[in-house]
Amino acid sequence: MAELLSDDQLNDVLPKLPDWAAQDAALVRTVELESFAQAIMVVNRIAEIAENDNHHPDIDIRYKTLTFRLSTHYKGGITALDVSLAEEIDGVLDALA
Ligand SMILES: C[C@H](O)[C@H](O)[C@H]1CNC2=NC(N)=NC(=O)C2=N1
Repeated sequence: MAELLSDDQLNDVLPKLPDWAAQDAALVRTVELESFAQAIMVVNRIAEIAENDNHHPDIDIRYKTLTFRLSTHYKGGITALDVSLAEEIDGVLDALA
C-alpha cells in the first residue's frame, strides 16, 4: 500500500519533476499541445498507462491545453504512485515530435 509522502520526501522529489508543482495535495502539470487532436491522442496514451498501472490522473481538457492532477485518492494526497505516473506522463510528452 502506498504511503503519503512527507514534506521532506516531496521536497526531494519535486526537483526531479521540473514541469510539475505540488498544489492542494496533488502533483499538477499543465501543457499546451499543437492541436485538440494531439491533446486527445496524448490523453488516450496516458489512459492506457493509467489502466496498466491501475492509477489514474485527473485530466482537465480545454481545447489543446491539458492539466493533469495526480493524487492517490484512497490516501488523500501524494504518494510514490503519483510520482511514478508523473514520470510516465513526462515520457509521453517528451516523446512527441
Ligand atoms: C479499485 C481501484 O483499484 C481503485 O479505485 C484505484 C483506481 N485508480 C486510482 N487512481 C488514483 N489516482 N488513486 C486511487 O486511489 C486509485 N484507486
